[in-house]
Amino acid sequence: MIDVTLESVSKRFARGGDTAAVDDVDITIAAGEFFTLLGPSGCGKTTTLRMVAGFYFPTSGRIRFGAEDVTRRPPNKRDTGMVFQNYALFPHMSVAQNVAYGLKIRKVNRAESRRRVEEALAEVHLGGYGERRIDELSGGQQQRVALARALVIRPRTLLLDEPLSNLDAKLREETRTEIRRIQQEAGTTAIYVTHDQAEAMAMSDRIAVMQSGRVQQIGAPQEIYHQPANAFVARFIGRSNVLDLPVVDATERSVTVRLPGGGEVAVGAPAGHGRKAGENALVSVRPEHIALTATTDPGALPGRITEVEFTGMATNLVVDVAGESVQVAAVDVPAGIAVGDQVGLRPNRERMWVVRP
Ligand SMILES: Nc1ncnc2c1ncn2[C@@H]1O[C@H](COP(=O)(O)OP(=O)(O)OP(=O)(O)O)[C@@H](O)[C@H]1O
Repeated sequence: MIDVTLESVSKRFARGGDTAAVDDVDITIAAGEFFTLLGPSGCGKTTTLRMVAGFYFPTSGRIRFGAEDVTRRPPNKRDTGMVFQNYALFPHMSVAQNVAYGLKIRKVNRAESRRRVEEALAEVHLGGYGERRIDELSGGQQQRVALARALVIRPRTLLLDEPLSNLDAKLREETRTEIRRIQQEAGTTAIYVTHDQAEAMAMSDRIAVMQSGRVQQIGAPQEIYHQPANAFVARFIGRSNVLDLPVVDATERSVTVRLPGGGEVAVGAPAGHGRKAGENALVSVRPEHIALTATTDPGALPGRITEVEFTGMATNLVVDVAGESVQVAAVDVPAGIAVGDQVGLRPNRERMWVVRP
């Protein structure tokens, strides 16, 4: 178990033009933590992970495992276990031979190797599968073999790059719970790459949200969900309304804004938000934090429904409020609700949050 530190890490590729794939990234991952790099395609998360693994060296900056500087150390000298999207198993070898591979390279004796392979297979719930061929296994089972192969060497860090991408939706959910359980039991520091925000939320102790090579926010899932740092994070994590509203008054940790259709509300803001009366502020509020009421409700914002979509768990509505399209997700809606209906909206002020542009 070891902490991993990235200090001002940047990566420019020779054929990458002027833009850095990873741009001045600072991250400290605690020993035993499950840490996720999350962001849209091309944001630099795989490049960041590959620098931790040693497949790429940074153009500038430092990477440390504990106190050791590993910035320019080759991958096989870092003690990391890797799990990839495509499993990267050896198809002509048995399950046990695949798992034993790293031990063979490390010249672990045969009896010890057999014992550790059995232990690793039991840990991923594949006890008794040692003699099977890889192509006799399902995708989910293959991914668990890959996990056992990574863990059997008792790595200091476990690095996972979109390991669930090739699995169907239900298996993804089962396997993500498994990976989390196995990581906790092994106590290994894990760095996980995904573009799937639900997966990141469900698995991680902390998440770094990345865009265009830069870290936009680092925090626990709840923090990133309820207090997004900027409009990008608010929209990328779940769905969010980001409303541009006039500021009436502001203090250190709160901004009072005028709502579309009337009314003023004081909402939470990060320290150093810098908003002042007379300017505008961006305010994030999630669709599930807006309640649907009647137009006769005195404190409610009056609006007109422009879209209705039933998804089973909730009904997603788009409501026009004084020219702003507001998304609402309601668990329970009146029967027969339809486009054109007049409704009242009550955003939960406790859940509104000022974000940076
Ligand atoms: N070997 C390379 N040579 C040149 N450019 C590269 C190389 N690898 C990645 N890039 C560029 O660096 C940027 C970041 O890529 P990276 O693969 O890290 O993103 P990502 O967030 O992991 O995306 P994805 O989810 O699609 O894998 C992209 O603009 C990509 O085109």
